[in-house]
Amino acid sequence: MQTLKIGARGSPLALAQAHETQARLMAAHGMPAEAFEVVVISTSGDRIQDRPLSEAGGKGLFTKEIEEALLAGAIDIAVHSSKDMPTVLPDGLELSAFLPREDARDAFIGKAAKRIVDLPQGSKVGSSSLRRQALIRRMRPDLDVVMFRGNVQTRLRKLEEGVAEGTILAHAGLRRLGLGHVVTDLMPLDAFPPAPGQGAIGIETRIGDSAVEQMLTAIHDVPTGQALACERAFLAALDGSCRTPIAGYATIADGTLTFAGLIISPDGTQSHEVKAEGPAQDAARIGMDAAKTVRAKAGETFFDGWV
Ligand SMILES: NCc1[nH]cc(CCC(=O)O)c1CC(=O)O
Repeated sequence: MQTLKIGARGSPLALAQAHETQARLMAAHGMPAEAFEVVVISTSGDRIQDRPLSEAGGKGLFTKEIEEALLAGAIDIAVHSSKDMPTVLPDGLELSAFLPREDARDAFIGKAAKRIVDLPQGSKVGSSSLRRQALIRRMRPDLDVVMFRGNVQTRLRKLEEGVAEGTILAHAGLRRLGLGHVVTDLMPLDAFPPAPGQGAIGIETRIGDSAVEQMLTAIHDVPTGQALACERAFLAALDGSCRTPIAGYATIADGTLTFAGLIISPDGTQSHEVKAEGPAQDAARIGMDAAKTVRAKAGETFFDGWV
């Protein structure tokens, strides 16, 4: 039998996600480790370290080279952090499975205090995510938000070096790296809503590759897929670019989907929230409607103002 080639970036988090996917496929199908090969693909997002990704070209930077490998047949599936996936995929590709979601919350790692609310006036907090920067400013306008780029380990090292008094990272990523113990506080979902897709591993495939699709059915998590359909529809309808901070989080219980979305100005002074609920099968429609609602609340000038 030919090996199934699993493509992923080379960062420790991307590799952990590729290996989690491999382990789930092995367990679901009783296959040996040798039936898989993890293929590491370097992306422009990994190479650009000197400027914010929003300036360098945004989300697609972490996916372009991997998608090219998938289309060329060099890999059979691509494992991604759903949060990093653009809402529009290249022709011929689709996100066909999602693994059970990790904790979607952001985590605070504090040096001067365990909680962001207890940091001394004017403390430096490192983040390069526009959403996190805006939410930090909304919560604590006095704090000095400083750029923090690089992978999770690099950011933690910067914290140790004293570049900032605290930073915010996805709890999911830290847990998948076995670094859950560095977290000093978890950010509440209402005051600090996560990015659409945060905490969910998404698997991209070639449309019509039925053998691969069939294999993935066994590891696909239906509620995570529904939550992601809603969050990604919300993001897509708002033209979610890196320049307009957007948060959105859906949960499923007993077939009912509950969604909360937020758009916020980069300086954190203006934000608009939306809450929605409905049958989980209507996930994408709920997300799209929520986007219309929040767009109407904010007014079109809100979107023009910050770009
Ligand atoms: N943009 C980097 C990125 N993409 C996904 C995650 C975390 C894992 C996840 O959300 O699934 C991270 C790091 C972070 O935000 O702390």
